[in-house]
Amino acid sequence: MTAGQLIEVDGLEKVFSVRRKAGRLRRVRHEVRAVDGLTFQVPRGEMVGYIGPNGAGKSTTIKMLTGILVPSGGRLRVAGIDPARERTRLARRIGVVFGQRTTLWWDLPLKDSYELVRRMYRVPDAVYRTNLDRCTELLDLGPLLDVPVRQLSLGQRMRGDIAAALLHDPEVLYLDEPTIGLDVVSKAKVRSFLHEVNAERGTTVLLTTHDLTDIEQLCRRVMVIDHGHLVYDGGLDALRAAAGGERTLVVDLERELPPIDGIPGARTVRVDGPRQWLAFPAAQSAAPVVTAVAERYPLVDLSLREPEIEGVIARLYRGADAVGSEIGPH
Ligand SMILES: Nc1ncnc2c1ncn2[C@@H]1O[C@H](COP(=O)(O)OP(=O)(O)OP(=O)(O)O)[C@@H](O)[C@H]1O
Repeated sequence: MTAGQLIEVDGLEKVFSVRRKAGRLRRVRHEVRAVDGLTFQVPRGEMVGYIGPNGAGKSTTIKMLTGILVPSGGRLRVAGIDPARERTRLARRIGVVFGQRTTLWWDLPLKDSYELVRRMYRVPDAVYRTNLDRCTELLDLGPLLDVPVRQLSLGQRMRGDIAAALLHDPEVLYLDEPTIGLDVVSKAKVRSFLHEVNAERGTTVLLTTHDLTDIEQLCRRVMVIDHGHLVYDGGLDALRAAAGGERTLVVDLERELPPIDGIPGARTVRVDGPRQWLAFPAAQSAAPVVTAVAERYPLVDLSLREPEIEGVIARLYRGADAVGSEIGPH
């Protein structure tokens, strides 16, 4: 294993063979390349966003990382372990949360589920106590420990699931849509907890989500997958820039004036009374634009608007090939 890399994926492939109807009786075999030559590394302690459109191959990747699915090709190591070969040994070192399913026992009180997890992973008493106390405190689980899982709300159950995945002190945590369907308060609670776990324990986190606020608030690095391969791997700011996003400088002038003109690299896109909006490439610094406007116009106030990450991602998906060739791997 390369020093410091906890997850190593090299040319990973997963091909499903499916039978499709072709006419009334005939069925033909058809190959789906769910993951197609995927290469990336995640160093210990990093929290990485793993995003992509529906059917891009995210869940298939996570299933291979946990050893549930066997790759069709390529190389894969998690903490130096080949997941498909040593699934049980790996299970002690990873935690998994699938937002759409629970790993808790439906009819048992939450604390009994935790007790089962403790025995299953043979978690030493002291470790179990510390982790349970910490999770109970940070995720507000105290009043819920005696409640059967089936009586919990979605947000409560999700918090319960996240705690269950952490009781055995995993080095890696895979989260597949951990905030799906949660209300704003529950989302905030889950996010701040994940931030805390990553910062305090150095747990490596791979986070799959459709909620880009999760990524914006938690991950400095984001990997975008489409049609089974990476189309982007890097920071959020660079993603905005690479996808051709624009930033907007909103300026308030002393009075109503014709559209601001002649500012290098910027163009006026909107005028509303004394307020004007100037768009310029996201990759470019705002400073020269601000200076040029301030030198020539009676400026009262200004603010900067970042491009919405949703728009950036949508553009990236549409032009995946073009952008992918511009950006090298992380
Ligand atoms: N067991 C399977 N048999 C056949 N095809 C499969 C199987 N599992 C996944 N696929 C196909 O592989 C592709 C990738 O699916 P995957 O579930 O990994 O995508 P995803 O990125 O997780 O999507 P979503 O965001 O919708 O969860 C899809 O075309 C899917 O239909």
